Amino acid sequence: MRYDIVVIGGGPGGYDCALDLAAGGKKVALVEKSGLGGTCLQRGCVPTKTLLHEAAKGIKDGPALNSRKSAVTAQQEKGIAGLLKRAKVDVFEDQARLLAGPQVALAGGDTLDTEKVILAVGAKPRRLPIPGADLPGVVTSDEMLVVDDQIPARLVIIGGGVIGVEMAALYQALGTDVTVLEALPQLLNNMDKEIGRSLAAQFKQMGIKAVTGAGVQAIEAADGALAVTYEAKGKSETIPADKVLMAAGRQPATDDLFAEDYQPEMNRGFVLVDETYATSLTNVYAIGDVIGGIQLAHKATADGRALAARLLGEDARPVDHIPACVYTLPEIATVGLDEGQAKEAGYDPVVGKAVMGGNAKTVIDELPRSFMKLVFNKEDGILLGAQLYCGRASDLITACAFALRGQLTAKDIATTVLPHPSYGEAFIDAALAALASMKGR
Ligand SMILES: Cc1cc2nc3c(=O)[nH]c(=O)nc-3n(C[C@H](O)[C@H](O)[C@H](O)COP(=O)(O)OP(=O)(O)OC[C@H]3O[C@@H](n4cnc5c(N)ncnc54)[C@H](O)[C@@H]3O)c2cc1C
Ligand SMILES: NC(=O)c1ccc[n+]([C@@H]2O[C@H](COP(=O)([O-])OP(=O)(O)OC[C@H]3O[C@@H](n4cnc5c(N)ncnc54)[C@H](O)[C@@H]3O)[C@@H](O)[C@H]2O)c1
Repeated sequence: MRYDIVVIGGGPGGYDCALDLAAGGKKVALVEKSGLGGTCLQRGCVPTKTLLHEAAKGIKDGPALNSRKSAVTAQQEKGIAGLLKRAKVDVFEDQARLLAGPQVALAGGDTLDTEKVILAVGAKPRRLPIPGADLPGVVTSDEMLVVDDQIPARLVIIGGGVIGVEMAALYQALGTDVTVLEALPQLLNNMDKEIGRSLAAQFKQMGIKAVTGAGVQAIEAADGALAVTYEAKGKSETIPADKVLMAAGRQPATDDLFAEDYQPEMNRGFVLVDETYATSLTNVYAIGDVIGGIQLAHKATADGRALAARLLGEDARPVDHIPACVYTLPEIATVGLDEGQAKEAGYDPVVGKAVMGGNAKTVIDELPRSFMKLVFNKEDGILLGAQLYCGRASDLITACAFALRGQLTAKDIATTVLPHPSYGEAFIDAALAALASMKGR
């Protein structure tokens, strides 16, 4: 059998791309070595959010948590397998290697003959090269998403990025004493600074200790547990832990993927692509986490769909305005530019902020301090971005993504009728605040 296209990797990038290509009449094979749905479904988005949901209900029983998580994953995986089957995509549960041609060798022995190959192999946790990183009990998010029968009493998390803060929230809810050590000056350092500060204050109230500007020096085995030494503000501290979670970023999953004499150009293992997702190898493309940049499931999906459209000879929209969400309480969600980014991009930004202490839904739901910020371009009043720190932020950001795409202005948003009581009403307050400061200038 000769395929038009072989997709390596069955995560959100790979399977959505395969489905669109098959719907467009291509003969497609997909090779996946460890579970359809990829990191997102097996070891990422879905398990994390399932455990957060269960923990919020007060469930603290390891086996019960794991069993609910497995049930959700299995249900979703079955759905993906069904979609691929109906689309007549041939799925190989195997490890693939790219050979010159291109061709795709399976670890099981077969070689798939194909015209084009799409690399959608994703990323894997990065282990920091610090002394003690290999000790038992020093784990990554992969292991941390399997809740132990005996939930750890003390957890130290290295890295206060998205994985670090979601895991901190999860294990705090399970009753663990959590410390987050972040090297940079703020939690979620690449987001709007007020979000990081607000989350740190919220963590403090919840009893989660977050140390920023912390340089982790070593992990040692001590008294049947672990001890983590770090330096912050010129002082060295050592804290005990039953588990240490490395959450300091992810690296491309390209080990053993390429034949020695047939590799695309890469940067630190991330496969380099042009604006059409083409690699430096003829007829080899790459999408999703393995190409670096934003590592999110919906961005991988958007890459996959855009590439499929191009390969089918259709128009593909640029993949832009990518929302990012963090599932803490309250939730965090951003899309487009924040004030600093807008200035850097050459705009004259006006920020409309709504503090939601008076928002009825926020009060009814007993949520902690919440706010939303909308960033507009002063010249034409068009929305440039949104930063939400409030209830249901991960759903509300959808409205902002549409507004960005539709180039809505502050006036459009301020004069839209929105339901009461709802978190979304605060969009009107934020837009009115922006209009007032535009007039005041
Ligand atoms: C703990 C955690 C939580 C996350 N939460 C979110 C979230 O809430 N929202 C969000 O948008 N993103 C989240 N992410 C990120 C998200 O999971 C990734 O951005 C997304 O899965 C990337 O999709 P992908 O298709 O590029 O790669 P992946 O999903 O990583 O899929 C790649 C697949 O390729 C397979 N593969 C690799 N090499 C080979 C090979 N040689 N042969 C065969 N198969 C191979 C792998 O087994 C894997 O299944 C989270 C990640 C983690 C780790
Ligand atoms: N809700 C979501 O959408 C979600 C959830 C989890 C993961 N993800 C994705 O997974 C990817 C990986 O997540 P992540 O949190 O591992 O990466 P990240 O890049 O978001 O955060 C890693 C953090 O570790 C810190 N760090 C690095 N080295 C350190 C050191 N030596 N000591 C202390 N801190 C150190 C970094 O400064 C950074 O803040 C992210 O890009 C994210 O897009 C998304």
